[in-house]
Amino acid sequence: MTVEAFAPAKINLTLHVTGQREDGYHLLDSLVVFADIGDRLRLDPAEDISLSVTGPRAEGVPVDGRNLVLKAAALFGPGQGARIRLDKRLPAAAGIGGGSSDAAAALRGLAALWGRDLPGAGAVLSLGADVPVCLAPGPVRMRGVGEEILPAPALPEFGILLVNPGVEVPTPAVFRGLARKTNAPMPDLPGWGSASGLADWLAGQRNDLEPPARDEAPVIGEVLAAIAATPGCLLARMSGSGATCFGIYADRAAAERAAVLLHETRPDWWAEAGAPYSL
Ligand SMILES: C[C@](O)(CO)[C@H](O)COP(=O)(O)OP(=O)(O)OC[C@H]1O[C@@H](n2ccc(N)nc2=O)[C@H](O)[C@@H]1O
Ligand SMILES: Nc1ncnc2c1ncn2[C@@H]1O[C@H](COP(=O)(O)OP(=O)(O)OP(=O)(O)O)[C@@H](O)[C@H]1O
Repeated sequence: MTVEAFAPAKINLTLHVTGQREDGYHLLDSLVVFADIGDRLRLDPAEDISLSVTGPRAEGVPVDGRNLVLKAAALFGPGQGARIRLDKRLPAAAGIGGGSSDAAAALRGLAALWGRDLPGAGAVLSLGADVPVCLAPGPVRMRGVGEEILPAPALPEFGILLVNPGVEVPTPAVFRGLARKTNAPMPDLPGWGSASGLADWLAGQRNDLEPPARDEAPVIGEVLAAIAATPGCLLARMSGSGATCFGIYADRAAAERAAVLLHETRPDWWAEAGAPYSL
């Protein structure tokens, strides 16, 4: 039996940093969605656990115990094996939770392959602050350090463009660069009737990590300007701790046209178009 698991890109449509815990982790208030752009895992029964990584973004991704997929497998304890193949399509250290989504997909896939329950919430969070939200991909409001997952209103249809300039931005450095750790949370989420209504509302919200990420990687400003200049772009923002930025469009077709344009003007950047994804 082969189990397949999709690891979609995580997008922080908003990311408000509202405080800092004593252990240094930051408190967040974030509207999170997922895109149907992502990595793919294939899991087959085997004696031992093994991992191979292929695909267009495989270069530089660790294949040893540092890989979050193997850390996820270790949470189930010894005794069962699996041959895991990861088709890596998302850029790493990019603010779209690539490794976290892989870890969550591995947890789902291995639980299905082995007929086991998922590990407990504390163990899942120990893999990374973004792993809990990636376990059940869909639109949610994420709070705490990432462990509090609250329902979000239904989203309208919209298209998403993801653009990464090829600069890895380490998350800890971006959090360290925050000028203020305590900022206002999001207001109550209103519900949105259209893509432009959603984009207008998002325009009044923030990604508090954008200024320190731009200090680390000034090219983020260029990425945002390039996305905003594409026809039909309703909003351009950065996701997570960067450097990936996203554009919101009325539908997938408009996002795809923008991706074609960016491939022409910035062939050195990674640009993919898609639409919201829910498991
Ligand atoms: C910025 C986000 O992408 C927003 O979704 C996530 O909070 C980051 O999640 P992640 O990459 O899974 O984060 P982790 O691997 O747990 O932590 C990496 C580092 O980011 C910082 N970190 C992360 C999450 C958080 N709520 N506060 C933090 O201060 C810490 O310095 C930590 O050492
Ligand atoms: N499966 C994986 N895919 C990509 N990177 C991985 C993986 N497992 C471990 N890593 C390591 O994790 C680092 C961070 O990559 P990842 O894509 O998870 O982070 P991120 O973009 O910081 O995510 P976030 O959106 O949570 O901030 C990489 O530099 C890489 O060395």
